Amino acid sequence: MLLEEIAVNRSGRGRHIKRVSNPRMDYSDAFFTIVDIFNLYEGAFRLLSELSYILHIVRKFPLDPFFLAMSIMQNIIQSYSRNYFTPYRQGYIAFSANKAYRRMLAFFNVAHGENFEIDIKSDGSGKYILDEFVKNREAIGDDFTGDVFDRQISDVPLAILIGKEIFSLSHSAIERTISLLSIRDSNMIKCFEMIETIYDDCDFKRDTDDGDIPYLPIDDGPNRSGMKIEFRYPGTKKNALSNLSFTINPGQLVAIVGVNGSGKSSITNLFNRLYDPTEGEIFVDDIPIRSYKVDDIRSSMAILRQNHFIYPLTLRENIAIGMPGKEVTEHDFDVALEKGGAKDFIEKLPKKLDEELFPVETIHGSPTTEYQEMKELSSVFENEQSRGISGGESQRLAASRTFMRLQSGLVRFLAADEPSSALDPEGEFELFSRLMEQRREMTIVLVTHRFGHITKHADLILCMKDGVLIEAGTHDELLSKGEEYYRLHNVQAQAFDKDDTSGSHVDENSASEEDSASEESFYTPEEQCAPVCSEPSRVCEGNPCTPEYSSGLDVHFNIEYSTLNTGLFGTLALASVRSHPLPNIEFYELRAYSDASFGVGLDHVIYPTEKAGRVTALRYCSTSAVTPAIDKLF
Ligand SMILES: Nc1ncnc2c1ncn2[C@@H]1O[C@H](COP(=O)(O)OP(=O)(O)OP(=O)(O)O)[C@@H](O)[C@H]1O
Repeated sequence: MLLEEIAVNRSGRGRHIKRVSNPRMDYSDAFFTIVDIFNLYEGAFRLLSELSYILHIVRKFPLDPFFLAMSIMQNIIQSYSRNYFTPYRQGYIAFSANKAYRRMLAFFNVAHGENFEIDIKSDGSGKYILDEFVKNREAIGDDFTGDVFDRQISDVPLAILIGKEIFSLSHSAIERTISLLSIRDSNMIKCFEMIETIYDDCDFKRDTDDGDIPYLPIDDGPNRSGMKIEFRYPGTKKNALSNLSFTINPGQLVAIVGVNGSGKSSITNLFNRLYDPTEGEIFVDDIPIRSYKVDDIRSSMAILRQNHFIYPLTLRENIAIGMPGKEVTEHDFDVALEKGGAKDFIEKLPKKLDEELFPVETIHGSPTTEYQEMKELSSVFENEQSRGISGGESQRLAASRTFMRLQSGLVRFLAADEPSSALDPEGEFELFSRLMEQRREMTIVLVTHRFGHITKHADLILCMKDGVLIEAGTHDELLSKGEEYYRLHNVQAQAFDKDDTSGSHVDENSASEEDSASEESFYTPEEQCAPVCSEPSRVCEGNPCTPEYSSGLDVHFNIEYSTLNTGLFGTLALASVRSHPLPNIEFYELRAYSDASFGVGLDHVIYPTEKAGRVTALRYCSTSAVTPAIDKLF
């Protein structure tokens, strides 16, 4: 009779139902023996092929035997410490209270966060971010790494890398092969993705071709701009802007209007060379913009956008970064906060300007339930907790950063792309009034959906449709034409009018009268209150303020570890596939990245079952972990 039972397979890989006719004969044993033999052969085959590949590489590069030996030793130590070193074997929470480390991490995140790219380019804050990163890295003791491998890796990276590989192959090739198979679906894919990213970063080239004509002095007054261009976003087939031609005279106030997707923001993206036109030329003071030094051109402009992101720094620094690298006085802050409209809400925050809305998260840990009950951790959780602000407050913060920038004495051109979509009517009115006050000193371009206060005072209105400039002129001129601008204006006026008891159609001529009260009332209640999510990932989705402790170091570590070790084969393979010359810098980057994102620098470790402990784990984080990311932004 058949006996049915559930057994755990020998290698612990899972439960299997096995059917045996004789309890003494175990067919699953036979099956797993065959599997093991197969694995053995596969492991041996991998060992041979991988070894031959390594030897091939070794022959190509002269390797110092000392470093090779040291590399092998490091692997042995690493391998054993992983098994016996306490943090990897019990639940714990680790975090850093080290100011320099936290700032270093913040600037690392800023440099690598795609969200900040446009702001960094526009503000010209790349150098400041890099300098601050380096300063704080040095403050945590970068001058001595305490790790000969890190120290030498820039000189003989291949020795270390290949040493690691040789060791792991000779030490336990079959075991490694099996573990490789078991992580193939998850970690290996992540490893390759990370390696791709690293290579992409190493491949960086300056986004924008630089010119050689300086462009600085504000004494020359507001600038004259113009463009005669076609523009297509990279990787797209359709023109975002077609046959676009206009000139803005010095000191003019220009309003750009049009329906969604008509190309308004695309124009502002071209002004400071976030993109270059596909065809044609942009002129600044009658000289092609590409001839000027990019940094100078960007310094001479302030661009206030509808979407911006708050840096993981204090509010003080978030505003001061508008004038990067300059000494900022309390008076400068007062002016910026007052004009940007952020003063009142910042006053109400517990730490005022020293508040960090999105602090860097250094907390890592393995998922145990005990630590959740530990009182001493609550203040740590609280310190690293994000604090949301409203969309309107966020826009006020961005406006204050722009007004800080305007105090640099360099700005000759100001563009604002719907900077008030989340502001209340009063806030919007004040913001536009303050922006327009700058008119004497700089040329101003405002993108807006609102007809009235701005459009009526604009020297020039550009009305866009489907990427084409279909009308240009003043408010009165365009209304009297009775075409697209007239239509858009009327739609908005009617929306207001519907709520009016008269219910009558708005008279075009009366719309152009100096009746600011009715002009400023063109808001639906929804428009007045519509929040804007400036931090989609953190403010609007899910449970944004709860750091994900459960995705602790175990997972994190595995990925990083794999990148460094098992992933190195991927690196070599990828390198050969892509015909990379394998210069030192690439491997240097690999290690630097791993270190930087690994969370080294944690200076506290708390075990649920023991007292709070303190470890000194401040370690090396290479400058080049950030340099390529920043360089890409220039
Ligand atoms: N980064 C981008 N990559 C590719 N296409 C883009 C990109 N940004 C905008 N576009 C496309 O370019 C066109 C013009 O977009 P743009 O953002 O300039 O319009 P807009 O008038 O500012 O719209 P809105 O009023 O909604 O802000 C649209 O078709 C849009 O889909």
